Amino acid sequence: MLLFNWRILAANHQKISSLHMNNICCCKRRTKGLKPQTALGRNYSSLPGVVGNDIKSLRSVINPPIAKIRNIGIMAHIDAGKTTTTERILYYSGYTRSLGDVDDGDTVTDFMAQERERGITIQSAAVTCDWKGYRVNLIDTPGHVDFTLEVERCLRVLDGAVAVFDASAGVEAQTLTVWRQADKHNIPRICFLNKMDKTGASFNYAVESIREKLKANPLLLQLPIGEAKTFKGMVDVVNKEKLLWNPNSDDGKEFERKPLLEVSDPGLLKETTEARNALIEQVADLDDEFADLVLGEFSENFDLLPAEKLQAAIHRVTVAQTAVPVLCGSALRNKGIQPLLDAVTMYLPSPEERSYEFLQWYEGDLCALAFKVLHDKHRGPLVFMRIYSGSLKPQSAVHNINGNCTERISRLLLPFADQHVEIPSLTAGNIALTVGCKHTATGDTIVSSKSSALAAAHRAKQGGAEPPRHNQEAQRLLLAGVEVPEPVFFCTIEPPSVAKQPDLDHALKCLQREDPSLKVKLDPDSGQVGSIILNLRRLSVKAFVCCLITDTLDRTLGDKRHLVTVELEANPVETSSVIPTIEYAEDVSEDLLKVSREAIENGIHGACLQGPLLGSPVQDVAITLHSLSVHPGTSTTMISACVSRCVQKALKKAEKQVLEPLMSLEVAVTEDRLSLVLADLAQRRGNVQEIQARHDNKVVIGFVPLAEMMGYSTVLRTLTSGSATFALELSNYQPMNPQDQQALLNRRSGLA
Ligand SMILES: Nc1nc2c(ncn2[C@@H]2O[C@H](COP(=O)(O)OP(=O)(O)OP(=O)(O)O)[C@@H](O)[C@H]2O)c(=O)[nH]1
Repeated sequence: MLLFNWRILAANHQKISSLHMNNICCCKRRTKGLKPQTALGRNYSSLPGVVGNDIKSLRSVINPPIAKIRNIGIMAHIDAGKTTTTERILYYSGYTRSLGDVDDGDTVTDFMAQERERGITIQSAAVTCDWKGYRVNLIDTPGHVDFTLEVERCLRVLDGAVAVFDASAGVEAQTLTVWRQADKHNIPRICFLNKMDKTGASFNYAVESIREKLKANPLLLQLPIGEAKTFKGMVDVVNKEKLLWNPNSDDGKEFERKPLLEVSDPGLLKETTEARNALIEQVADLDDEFADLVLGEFSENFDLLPAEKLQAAIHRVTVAQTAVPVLCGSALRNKGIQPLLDAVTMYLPSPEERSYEFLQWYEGDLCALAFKVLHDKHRGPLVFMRIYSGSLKPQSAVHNINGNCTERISRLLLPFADQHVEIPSLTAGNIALTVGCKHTATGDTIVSSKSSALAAAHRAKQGGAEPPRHNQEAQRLLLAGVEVPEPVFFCTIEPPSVAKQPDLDHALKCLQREDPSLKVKLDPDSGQVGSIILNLRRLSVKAFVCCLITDTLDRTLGDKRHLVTVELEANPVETSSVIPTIEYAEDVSEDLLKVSREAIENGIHGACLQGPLLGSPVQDVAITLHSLSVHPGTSTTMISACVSRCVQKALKKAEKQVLEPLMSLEVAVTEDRLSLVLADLAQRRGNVQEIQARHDNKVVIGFVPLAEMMGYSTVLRTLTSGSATFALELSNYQPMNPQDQQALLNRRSGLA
């Protein structure tokens, strides 16, 4: 089945006692001037620093001091080079023996078959590597516009991020979205201006766009030596050194770091000294401790200021998010990755530098967040967890607060993309991959036991934490949830035969655990076994005229009579929400409400979720219950059914209008293809607001109904020979015009 094929992961677990791992997948490769490699794909080296099979000796490697952990995400616009950068990081840190190439489809992080085919990063793979004594957990976040929720989910567990830019394009549409998400989660960032070798690459343009579009404060820690074809390396502004890569080196492992000298590089030295002085002033403006130092001891001569003092101050302002260090390079040409890794360990924070209020409530007990669930055909669900406090061990029971259930972790693994190393324990600050959790879904909070959760809840209460929603103690302890946007697409799927129904149910369950944005419900009208609606599209119905309706349900089941009479009214309200406002008239008896309020509200919610037009949810509606009489012995199900039917009648009578999702759209396109893009948008009922000039490109900004955007990426690729990019975001719901609405209703009823 298609859904299963998506998620089949050949996760290959390896006990730590045998440290050489071979990927079983066979990849077709062109070597592109890089080192030739074996036909059996990637070889993985053993964990650096680990000798022999003694698990005890591995503990220091597996659980490094928390100050030496960096949980880092790589975020960017599509095609900026995240995967290539990640591959280089893994190669230089010794975890892969050859360089993967996205163009050949054999990278470590793009490990799903579909990603390999499409050449884009869909699912974030968490990858662990070490760099100069630091443990770097890399999360490769997808940059494609369709997967923004996936990006947000990963951002939550990061302590820092590297934003990768295409230096020829500067800040692109999707970078803005991801940058805003990183702001929301307070994630300190470093900018890496990639593709400095590409025609049109411009360091200054890219820095300016960071300043202007992201409203960020860039700290230029490097200056490029050459640009586009002449790009050779960069200057380290902090240390006043030049970094040059050997043009004959295959893999960029070797490069020269030389101090800039007056005799050999007078021009570059002058430029670098000016850049360093400007950097010192910029940092001093943001950091009082550094300002005191600079104004005191070093005010006469900034050259005497030690690099370590400047680096420490850059670390502080980066962590405080008052500035972002900027570095440059070319991942594809193997230049600039090692200094980027140095900057990650030097400037981005360790887990203990991040402040998480909830940590105090656990007092060192386990608290972890399940941030990703994958389904392995053989081993069942694999859950990626970020450990915030305490430790995880295999063969242990844990408690899932969201699911209110106990889970058993059978195995604990360190994730190396599709290769996983089994380990005996993992402590706070780390990212673990667990096997055995059967109910945990993405976004769940995991603690050691129910009593530990209650003890933490008690401490939180004493500490005066925010009162929980729904008045449940456990709610206090949930780590920040992913904000799941309202579904905007519907699709109905059915199994090819009744025999396949259990497979389909299982696949949908798995997908829902992986992706909370996927809503699944059974279509009650179809009557077929398991016709299922993937509730991804919403068309809302607006009630304009208030309607008062009375309804009676009188049914005898067995020897029991169920009799309900209800009178209610539907009115329009401006809430922009599909959750109906519910009010009760004063005449409705309090005693009756006490026992039947839940049944009444279930009936109202049910009716509003399946509106009278197209079965779509109803937005902006208030229901007022005027009277209710219930015959003794009537079941609550009958009360719900009667209320639901009455609401449906009221909505049927009301004047209605179909609302459709309106998307805000940004398309970056070269000038010669602009008219093609505009003509196409006009056919899609697009409303262009403005056309901006951005470097050599034009950027079209406007709105377009979602219904018109099916297959847009393919059409845009064809129209522009793949040179254009676009970003699409839900803006709001707008009323359809009467002709379009009628055409839609006719289509749905089979009249057209
Ligand atoms: N010229 C040049 N091309 C690069 C560089 N880095 C990556 N590329 C190319 O840019 C394209 C996209 O690279 P990826 O690494 O897949 O980019 P990505 O950001 O992971 O893309 P998504 O997975 O789609 O989000 C590929 O064709 C790379 O070969 C670079 O430094 N210079």
